[in-house]
Amino acid sequence: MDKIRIVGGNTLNGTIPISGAKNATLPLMIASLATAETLTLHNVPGLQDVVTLSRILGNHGVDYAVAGRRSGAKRGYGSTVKLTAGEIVDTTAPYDLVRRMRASFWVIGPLLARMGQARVSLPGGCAIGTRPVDFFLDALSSLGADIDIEQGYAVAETRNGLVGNRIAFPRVSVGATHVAMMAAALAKGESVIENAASEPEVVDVASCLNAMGAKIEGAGTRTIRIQGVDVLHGAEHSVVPDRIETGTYAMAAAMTGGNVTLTGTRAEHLGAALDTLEEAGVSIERGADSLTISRNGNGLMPVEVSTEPFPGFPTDLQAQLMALMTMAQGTSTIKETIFENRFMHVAELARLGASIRLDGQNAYVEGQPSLTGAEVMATDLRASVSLVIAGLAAEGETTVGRVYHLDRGFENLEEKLSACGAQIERLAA
Ligand SMILES: CC(=O)N[C@H]1[C@@H](OP(=O)(O)OP(=O)(O)OC[C@H]2O[C@@H](n3ccc(=O)[nH]c3=O)[C@H](O)[C@@H]2O)O[C@H](CO)[C@@H](O)[C@@H]1O
Ligand SMILES: C=C(OP(=O)(O)O)C(=O)O
Repeated sequence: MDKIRIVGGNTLNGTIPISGAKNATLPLMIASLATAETLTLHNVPGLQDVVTLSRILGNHGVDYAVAGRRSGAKRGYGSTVKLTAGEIVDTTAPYDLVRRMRASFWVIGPLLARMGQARVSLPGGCAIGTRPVDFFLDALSSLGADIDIEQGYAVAETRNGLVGNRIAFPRVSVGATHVAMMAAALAKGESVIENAASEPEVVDVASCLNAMGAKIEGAGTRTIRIQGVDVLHGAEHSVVPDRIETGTYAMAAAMTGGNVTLTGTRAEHLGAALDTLEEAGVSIERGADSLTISRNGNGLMPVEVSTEPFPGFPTDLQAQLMALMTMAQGTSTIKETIFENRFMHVAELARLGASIRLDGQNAYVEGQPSLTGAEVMATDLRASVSLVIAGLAAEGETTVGRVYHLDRGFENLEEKLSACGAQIERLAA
């Protein structure tokens, strides 16, 4: 298994181009199942999750073509993909494919809406929490689907198509909002989604569905109204920039000092994350489509943060913030409210010398003047990158194992960081 080797201590200086958002790309690719015509997506990131999903969609009959050349790409993916689900050949998403990536469960929405049936393996839990799918199933039932759980599969059917209805989520769920939007877009009549997720990725998917002929209003607020249409058609859409990648590199720059400009991104999508960095003493210059991060030799101040749905502080940046706060001048409190088990990075950060105490949903991070390199590994994507951030500032050498987690969600991580002066390389197994 590959590892990432970092020799810490260099400040980061330079420019990092931000890729398209993983968490928008995945539901956008899934939306291709809702039409027989071609959906063309631009600014698609070169990520393992994209490859995995292309295989899952291929199993349903989606023709997946990659066009264009990604600048500086080593791995040969183009950043434009064309997905054509001319004919759905299989409405089953089998366990062996779904278990590789949770978001693949979301195919249940467009498959059911277009084909009147879907049989999708339950995704099961994962390292960060149990992550049930009850909201998805309740939402599809509200739209008139019959749903059974049979031998680990959610089996959904409609005899006469889906019918619009009110869907009120008990708590905000990004995935359930995507699925409800896709299903309601092809239901008869009006649907209203209450307590909807307002994440920028939801807005991006709604705008793509609208370009495909859907009638969706209110995406980006807690109430989304959808007038169902009979069919959706092809469209061309550019994926929104990755706000989590942006926040991650902002924290890496803040951790090491120096001055880094993140290009092709949108400050307004960072929500509370930028406010938190400013509270910590980090300078942020907001450009039209860029952000410049610097610390000007200042020390890092401790912060008190709770993860929340957008526009609150994102859970997907919690591990990275924790890495940053390990070197703050005081004790930070970081509360994780979205997932019940998203603290696996704590024990690994401790291997680098961090002092963190856990108490239920709270982590108390006592800042240290320095960290020391060590061999570490993590069990999920954002936890892994938090170790990279810590390793960039730690004295000496850090190796991060299980690089496949990073490859799920960070395009050209080593290249982007080394272009700014980091000493980081991939060691092939
Ligand atoms: C591919 C993708 O976009 N993944 C993101 C998405 O995950 P995902 O969409 O899976 O996360 P959700 O927003 O659904 O999860 C929020 C909370 O709701 C709970 N829940 C969700 C559905 C359900 O049926 N029942 C239920 O109880 C979850 O267990 C969790 O505690 O949003 C998360 C929260 O911003 C991010 O961390 C993930 O990076
Ligand atoms: C948790 C994440 O992804 P997923 O929902 O695919 O597990 C993530 O992107 O941080």
